[in-house]
Amino acid sequence: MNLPAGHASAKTIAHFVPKAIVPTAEQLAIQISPARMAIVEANAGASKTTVLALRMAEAWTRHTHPDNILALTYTEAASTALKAALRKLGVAAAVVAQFRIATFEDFCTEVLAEIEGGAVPVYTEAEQLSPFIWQAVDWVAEHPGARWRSELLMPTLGDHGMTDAFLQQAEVLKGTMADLLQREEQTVSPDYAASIGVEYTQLRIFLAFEKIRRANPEKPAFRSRQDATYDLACMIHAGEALRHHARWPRTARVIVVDEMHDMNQAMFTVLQALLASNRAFFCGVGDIDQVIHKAAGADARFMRTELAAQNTHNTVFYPLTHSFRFSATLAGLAGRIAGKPYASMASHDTEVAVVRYQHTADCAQQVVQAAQAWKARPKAKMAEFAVLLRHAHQSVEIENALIEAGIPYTTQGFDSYVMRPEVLFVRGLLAVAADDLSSVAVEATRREVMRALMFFSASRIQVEGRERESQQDLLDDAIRSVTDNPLFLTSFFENQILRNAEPATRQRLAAAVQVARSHSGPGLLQALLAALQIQALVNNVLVSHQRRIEAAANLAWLARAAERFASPTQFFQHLNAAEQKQRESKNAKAASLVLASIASVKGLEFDCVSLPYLAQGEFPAPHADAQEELNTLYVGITRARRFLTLHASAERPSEFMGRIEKKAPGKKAP
Ligand SMILES: Nc1ncnc2c1ncn2[C@@H]1O[C@H](COP(=O)(O)OP(=O)(O)OP(=O)(O)O)[C@@H](O)[C@H]1O
Repeated sequence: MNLPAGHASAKTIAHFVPKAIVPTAEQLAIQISPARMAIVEANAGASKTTVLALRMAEAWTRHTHPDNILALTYTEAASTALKAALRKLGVAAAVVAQFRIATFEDFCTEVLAEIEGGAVPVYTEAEQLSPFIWQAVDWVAEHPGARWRSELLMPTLGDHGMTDAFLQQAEVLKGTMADLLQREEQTVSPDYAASIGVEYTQLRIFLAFEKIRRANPEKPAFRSRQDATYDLACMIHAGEALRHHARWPRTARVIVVDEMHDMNQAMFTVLQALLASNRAFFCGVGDIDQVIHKAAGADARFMRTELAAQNTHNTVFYPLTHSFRFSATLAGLAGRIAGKPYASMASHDTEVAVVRYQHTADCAQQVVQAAQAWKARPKAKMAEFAVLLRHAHQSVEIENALIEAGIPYTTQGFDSYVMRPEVLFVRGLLAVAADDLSSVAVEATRREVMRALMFFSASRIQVEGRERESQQDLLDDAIRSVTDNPLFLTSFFENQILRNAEPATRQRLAAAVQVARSHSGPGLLQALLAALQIQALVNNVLVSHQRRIEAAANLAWLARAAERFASPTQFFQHLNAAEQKQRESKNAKAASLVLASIASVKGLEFDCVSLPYLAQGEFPAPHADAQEELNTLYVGITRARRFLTLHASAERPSEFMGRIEKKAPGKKAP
């Protein structure tokens, strides 16, 4: 293809002239590319999302109706980033709203809702899915089959680890569609299971689970994460015609995909069907070093080879050589982390600073100071300051420090720590001890506190004369009466939760409330958690191994936060006030800084980024996939435009520090 050599000559061809940026020759080549299939693989910040926006705006300027321009992403954040890029280029908000921009999952959900005549319940928590998994286990146990009965390694009831293993396996099987693509006429045997990389029993349970989920072929009983994409991909694979469904595009002229590095077989199947039923120009962009969803079957081959192999149109690969987001200092660091060349054309400077902290509380204070320094800058927007965390539990100390300093914040990728189930449970116990649920000001939170008390106590509600009613209905009723009259909490706790809990749990709960009533001085939460024998309690109700680790970490960090309070009542009031502050911040988003998980901001950018807790055991996360941890670090640091501060433990620095500090960055934080 003949690319316009200079920027001026290309400008004459392009119909859309953006505001805010002057496209380079590389960008213009993509904006006006005549190629039916275009792929761009480039570094973070090298304007991949921007060129997709340019391509969409170009088509719109050439009179393609926005409804016929379809953009698909893997995450919600990427959809947000694409809309922001379109706005930045000068496309009016009203037009942006008309483009069809969605995650693959949302797009597929919408198409399926039309086919199935309504929405399907979505269960994302292991606790919600667990009963169906055990139903599947029972089914396999009752139908072991004659030939490979001895090969079955059936889990025993209560083996919570098996639920995790199952969900991980199911995610891979659905993302890769391995069974569907490879089984054909084969029998499900141990050899076959091994050939697709699954243990035989696991495969049998998976197939039974799917039968339960899809007992009604017209409409599944429920869906979990990414199931809409999988279900639609299965329909496409089975040859079902989607053309006559109104929500399935038939007149799309432009189809673009952001984050193509995260594409798996199910998404690719949907994409191929879209390309087959539309005479559209396609452009996909990605960066292999940003893959943090390998567990869902993400595979770079779809972007690199598969698309070209499966389509008759010539696929043109375009370069985007330079980062515009940050200058050479940060580009150098990103290049070291990802082990690849990294050039920059940013017209602004980016300062990178590494600061050491002694204790985690110092780290939180450093973040507060950085936020205050940012706030003091003329015209600084607080929403442009992001604190990016590897784990949600790390927010406990930072949230408290921000509240104390009077700095509003919003959270992204996780709830504020005061709203996490295990913290709501502690708040419930403190409310019972103080006989004061009314201090929890928001009614919705009172309800959540009640649910958490019931959930962690694994108790039941018994009401004379209402034995036939479901636990759900009885709980809803109880919640209603207690939220209306918070003084009923203590009697509800004593007469229902305590009375109907298992004897061992009852003793622990009673002991914990006693601690909360009588404790004074430091060590409150440790004493309360010890009385609860919290690990056993958590293990009893939380099915997911990952959730148990998270709950333990949240409570450990909460215990540290509780140290500053002289009495349980003060601590209880602090948690309630923290929630109140959080709500006020949410209503003043523009004035609030962003406290987010790294995973939730993939595709977004901020003027100023702080990355706290670079410490052993925190980041990289122990037992996690080493490459994905490195990719997560890469995603985190490449969100910054002008300032990046890395906060590293002085005593136990993260294993990443060697790579980060190969060349001393030198400059100071703002
Ligand atoms: N020609 C240009 N001149 C100046 N700034 C530009 C130019 N092109 C893009 N930018 C800016 O560079 C920044 C990064 O662009 P963009 O978000 O599109 O990168 P990306 O490759 O999609 O990043 P990521 O990999 O993190 O998703 C944005 O602020 C964008 O507006």
